[in-house]
Amino acid sequence: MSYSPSSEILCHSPRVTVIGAGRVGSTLAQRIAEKNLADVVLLDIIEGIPQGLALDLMEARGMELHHRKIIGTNNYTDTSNSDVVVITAGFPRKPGMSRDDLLLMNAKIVVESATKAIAYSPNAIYVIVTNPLDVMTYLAWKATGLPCDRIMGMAGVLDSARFQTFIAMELGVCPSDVNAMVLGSHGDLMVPLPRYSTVNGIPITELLDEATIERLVERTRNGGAEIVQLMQTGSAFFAPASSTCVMVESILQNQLRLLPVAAYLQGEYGLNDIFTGVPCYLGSGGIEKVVELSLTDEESSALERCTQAIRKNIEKTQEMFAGARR
Ligand SMILES: NC(=O)C1=CN([C@@H]2O[C@H](COP(=O)(O)OP(=O)(O)OC[C@H]3O[C@@H](n4cnc5c(N)ncnc54)[C@H](O)[C@@H]3O)[C@@H](O)[C@H]2O)C=CC1
Ligand SMILES: O=C([O-])CC(=O)C(=O)O
Repeated sequence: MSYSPSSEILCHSPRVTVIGAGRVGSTLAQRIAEKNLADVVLLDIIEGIPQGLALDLMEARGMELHHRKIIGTNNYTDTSNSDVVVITAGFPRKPGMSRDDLLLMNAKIVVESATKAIAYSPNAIYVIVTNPLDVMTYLAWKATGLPCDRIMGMAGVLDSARFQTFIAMELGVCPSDVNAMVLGSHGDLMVPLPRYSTVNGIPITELLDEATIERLVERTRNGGAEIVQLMQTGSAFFAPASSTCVMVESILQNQLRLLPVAAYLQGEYGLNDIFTGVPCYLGSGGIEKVVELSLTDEESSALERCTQAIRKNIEKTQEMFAGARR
């Protein structure tokens, strides 16, 4: 079953498929359409949900002043020839759970979604959102056989946005004047970098004392869990959808924004055969370049600790690689 508008002005429009029409997926579809970036295909396994959400979003077009089509479907044929595919399908955590507790249940969903999507959109750029993020991105890469510059994970943009928010709240300044940088895995071991976080070019280390910075770093590391604990019914989705939309926009419009994303590393930062958060230029080819920041020994060790934890989780999913394309 699919809802597809029949009388539309014919014009070429980029197409983004969002797999998983839950809280993150549907909010992302809304952001993409209302920013007038692309047509959106919203896919879910539950019948009726993506169709209903798509129709609801279509009915807002006259008021939101955009002309993008939103199609809701349960069928991968409707996702054909997408420019970007975003995978948000999977379980969110509940209070008391870590993202890693989602590993085995979401691995199956992500591998299945990625395998089906690549058959219809072999030339797309893929952005993975499902948790635990760094492992899911690795599994999707394995399942699709994509070149590593065309697949990445979203987490660093969100973690950096949280750090940005807490810095701005502490200093009482405008968040858009704050640039924050968080590297590494999307979990407790993430590596916020105060030395590379600034207010209009001034490092926060010049503006805040060490104890305050450490408090903001800890709140950032705990940013997802803080919201899970408050909501009790699922995890954050407004800022995650905005963060994914920023990446999709940079890709579709070849903006070459420098953003922290989970990228495949081949020797950068001394790391190999792993996806984790590093600064990258995002453009129409996907990851156009991984940028290597100079890190202190302490920062490098923290990044290395992230990758050790990611590798352990990848090992736990090894049997799923049987029959994978790579
Ligand atoms: N990387 C990041 O920074 C973030 C990651 N997340 C993760 O994103 C995922 C989605 O979160 P929410 O949207 O809040 O969850 P949700 O429960 O609202 O939505 C998930 C959707 O996936 C669908 N789904 C399940 N299996 C599927 C399949 N095989 N094919 C297609 N659709 C399928 C479900 O029917 C549901 O509609 C979770 O794993 C969550 O942890 C959430 C926020 C930030
Ligand atoms: O906390 C979660 O489970 C969802 C997520 O990744 C985030 O909001 O950072």
